Amino acid sequence: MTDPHTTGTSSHGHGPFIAAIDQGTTSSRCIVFDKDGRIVSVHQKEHEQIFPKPGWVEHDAVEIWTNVQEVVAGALDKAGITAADVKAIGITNQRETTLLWDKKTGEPVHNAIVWQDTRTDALCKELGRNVGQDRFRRETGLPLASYFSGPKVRWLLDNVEGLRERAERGEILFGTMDSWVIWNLTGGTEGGVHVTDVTNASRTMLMNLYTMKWDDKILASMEIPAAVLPEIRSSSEVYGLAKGGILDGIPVASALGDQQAALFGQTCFAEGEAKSTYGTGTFMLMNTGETPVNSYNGLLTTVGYRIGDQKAVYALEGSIAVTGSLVQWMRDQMGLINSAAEIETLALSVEDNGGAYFVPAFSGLFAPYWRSDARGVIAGLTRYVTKAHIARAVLEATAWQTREITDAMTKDSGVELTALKVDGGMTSNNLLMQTLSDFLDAPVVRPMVAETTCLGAAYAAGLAVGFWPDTDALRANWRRAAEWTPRMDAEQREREYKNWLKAVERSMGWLEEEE
Ligand SMILES: Nc1ncnc2c1ncn2[C@@H]1O[C@H](COP(=O)(O)OP(=O)(O)O)[C@@H](O)[C@H]1O
Ligand SMILES: O=P(O)(O)OC[C@H](O)CO
Repeated sequence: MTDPHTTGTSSHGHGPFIAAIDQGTTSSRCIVFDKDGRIVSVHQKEHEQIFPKPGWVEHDAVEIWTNVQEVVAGALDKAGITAADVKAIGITNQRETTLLWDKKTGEPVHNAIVWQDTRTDALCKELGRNVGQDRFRRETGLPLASYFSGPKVRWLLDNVEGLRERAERGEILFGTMDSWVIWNLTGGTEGGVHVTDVTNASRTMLMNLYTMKWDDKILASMEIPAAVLPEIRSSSEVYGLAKGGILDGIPVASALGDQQAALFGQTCFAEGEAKSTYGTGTFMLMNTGETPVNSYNGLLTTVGYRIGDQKAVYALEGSIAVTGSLVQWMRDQMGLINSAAEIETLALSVEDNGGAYFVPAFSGLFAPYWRSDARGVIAGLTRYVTKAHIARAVLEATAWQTREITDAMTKDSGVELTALKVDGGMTSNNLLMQTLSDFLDAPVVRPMVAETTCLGAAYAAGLAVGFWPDTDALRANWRRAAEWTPRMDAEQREREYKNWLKAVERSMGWLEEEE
């Protein structure tokens, strides 16, 4: 699980290049890009997933920082270049995952609490009762849910002994993974900069979506001292120079949450353009222009990106907690497959799902339901069902959940889906992509560079240092690599969609209030 994995070097000529670091949920990777936005080298390393209790998910932030340094060195080595060839570094990251660390020693006070972790459910319910659901959604664009960072910070302050006092004395720093990586890259205890960008800040539930500043009233209601917070900056600007280490002296010039980075990498710069990224979870974002669009159908309002001192661009987001991680679960916990790719072979060994529907509500249900009381179910089981049918149901779960999001997106934005741009690790699964096109009844297109998350971070960093002149130059790099078109009979689609929705209902209400 922790073996480093490198791919591809090529003869893309001589630099300069941009290096992007993607600190993801499953792994950290570094990709070196050339001026045409082509991949020169990749180095990637998985980190441990820590599950201390049902519903809890943690990461060791020190392991992550060690891996980040290793993948950077690996990617430069593989490309046959040194830091002198790198014009800027871009950062992108799993969002919401929350870390508090000691400013003086640089040591985390606790493992990072990962976005999927549900330990703050009860706290969120309490905040909802005391402060009101709408209050948070109005200012931050987010429903009160354990997914977001604010409640996780509060949990740490309440549960790590003596931490609140230390935080109030200004000894503790909070950050999502972008802040942690940038702080360490720029010197750590030796003057590291403590910043985050607007996209990551928009996922904390602590930033006001309209002013782009930390919201004092929300901080007060969450009982979080302002002293722990990083400075909110744009997504594309030089935050500081890397200090020490292999990248010493190179500008750190972008930060975007990974899903916003993918929106950027897919060059969705115009209002109405959307992408969906299939990784550990799945996240569909639609660019909605310079004003936030409220959702009435269970989507999030979030910041898409902000380039330097230009106006921020907003997005609507449909977040699905469990997609690729369900495939991992089939591999690691169930032992039904040996590799993620094997799920396709297994699923293809049968014609259909044999009547089984798998609702992977492992962290409750995210969009469009936001039900923390839901838990996973497999519905429709009979003696007929084999592991191959379950494999098929696993893939279909991702496609049906996307269908629910696209339906909500159309209702909220008024934009009909004409084609879906996709990316992420799961898009190498052809059966899944065909199923997706069938269930959406729309073409699904994948670009030449499927690593759009890193590409987006590289683009934003490159813009900040003048490596690329403007977003039009980036658009010119987008090329289609693959397309799937619908082949499913409409009646069958609607019949199966109804079954899916019935299965979803059965996943809800599993947890009682006091649990
Ligand atoms: N061929 C495949 N079929 C289905 N799922 C896959 C396949 N290859 C990878 N995955 C899943 O995709 C995820 C990895 O994708 P990636 O984009 O690297 O994720 P992340 O950025 O969230 O770490 C894993 O959860 C893995 O189970
Ligand atoms: O690391 P990923 O690609 O699973 O993305 C995680 C998301 O940012 C969570 O909001």
